[in-house]
Amino acid sequence: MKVTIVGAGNVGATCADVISYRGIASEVVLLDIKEGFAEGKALDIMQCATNTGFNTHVSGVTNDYSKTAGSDVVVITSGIPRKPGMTREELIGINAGIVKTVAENVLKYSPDTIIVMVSNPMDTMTYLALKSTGLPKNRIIGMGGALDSSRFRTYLSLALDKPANDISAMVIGGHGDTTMIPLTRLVSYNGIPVTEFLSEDVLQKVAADTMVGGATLTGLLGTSAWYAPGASVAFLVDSILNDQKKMIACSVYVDGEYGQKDICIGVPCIIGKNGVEQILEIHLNEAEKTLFSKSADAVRGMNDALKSILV
Ligand SMILES: NC(=O)C1=CN([C@@H]2O[C@H](COP(=O)(O)OP(=O)(O)OC[C@H]3O[C@@H](n4cnc5c(N)ncnc54)[C@H](O)[C@@H]3O)[C@@H](O)[C@H]2O)C=CC1
Ligand SMILES: O=C([O-])CC(=O)C(=O)O
Repeated sequence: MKVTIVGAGNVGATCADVISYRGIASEVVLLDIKEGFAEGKALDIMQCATNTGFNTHVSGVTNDYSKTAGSDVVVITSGIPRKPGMTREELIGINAGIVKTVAENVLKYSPDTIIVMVSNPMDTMTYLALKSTGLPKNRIIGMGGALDSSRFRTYLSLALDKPANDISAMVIGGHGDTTMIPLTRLVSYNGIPVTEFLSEDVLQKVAADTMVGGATLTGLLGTSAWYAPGASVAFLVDSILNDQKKMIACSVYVDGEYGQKDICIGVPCIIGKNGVEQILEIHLNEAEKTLFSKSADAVRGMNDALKSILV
């Protein structure tokens, strides 16, 4: 199985690294516009093979899409990351043009591929790729919920002082500081409602920390995060390539689900070899429905901004 990652920067290279050492794909191609950059990252990752014991072939190319031909999955991480104090939404002006061109180039050589969108503002970039390429909606998946849910589980694990893997929790809605919705009502610790162990105040603090999880890291690092984002993309790619049919919150095109139409937004999905195989419509209470509808309005507002950017 072949995976191309466009953008060999922090997130792209980390994703290539995790895909390789976990043996998720047999071939990974990194592509970047910076001369020699992807080649260097690929060689560095390949030189881990004997010490970490993997056989994935990793190569790098400078803007040569012919080398990406026949990719089963293409991950798009090209574009600029935010700096401290910025929102993801502020990246739209530069990233929209990059993402549109990249998605079109990718499809020239891999017409049957599934695209995983990472570049921010991710929900809008997913929508843009869908509209500009005309790909069927099951083949464009925005990665955000896997990461946000992982952050949610990390903060829950710290509050509970229990392993994150024993905690089940999910974040839906937009992938933005104010648009994501950590579903505190549904959190469980090994099947036991977490309200048995945590007060509502603590749960609300965990939810608030989760929502600004990316901004917190950007403040600490000076640029946005990459280890958890790269691992989250690899987790999603694994479910596609190995047809795992995992339930993962992803930004996908909704056509009536959750009362919304014509946007890409985070909802629980079954992810397998066909990409988005099912959107699960879980019951939301009135408060959650209100939050989802506000989140959808904000995402729709960003999509509208594309019209003036891409004239
Ligand atoms: N959806 C999510 O959960 C997450 C999204 N992100 C987003 O992912 C993007 C990448 O972040 P980082 O890897 O940290 O940035 P980075 O700056 O380390 O890497 C971006 C790379 O894209 C390359 N690039 C720019 N234009 C290109 C083009 N036209 N073709 C090919 N390559 C091109 C750059 O040369 C650079 O190497 C940002 O937009 C960031 O906001 C980051 C983390 C999580
Ligand atoms: O925070 C950012 O800008 C990058 C991102 O989407 C994340 O780490 O969640």
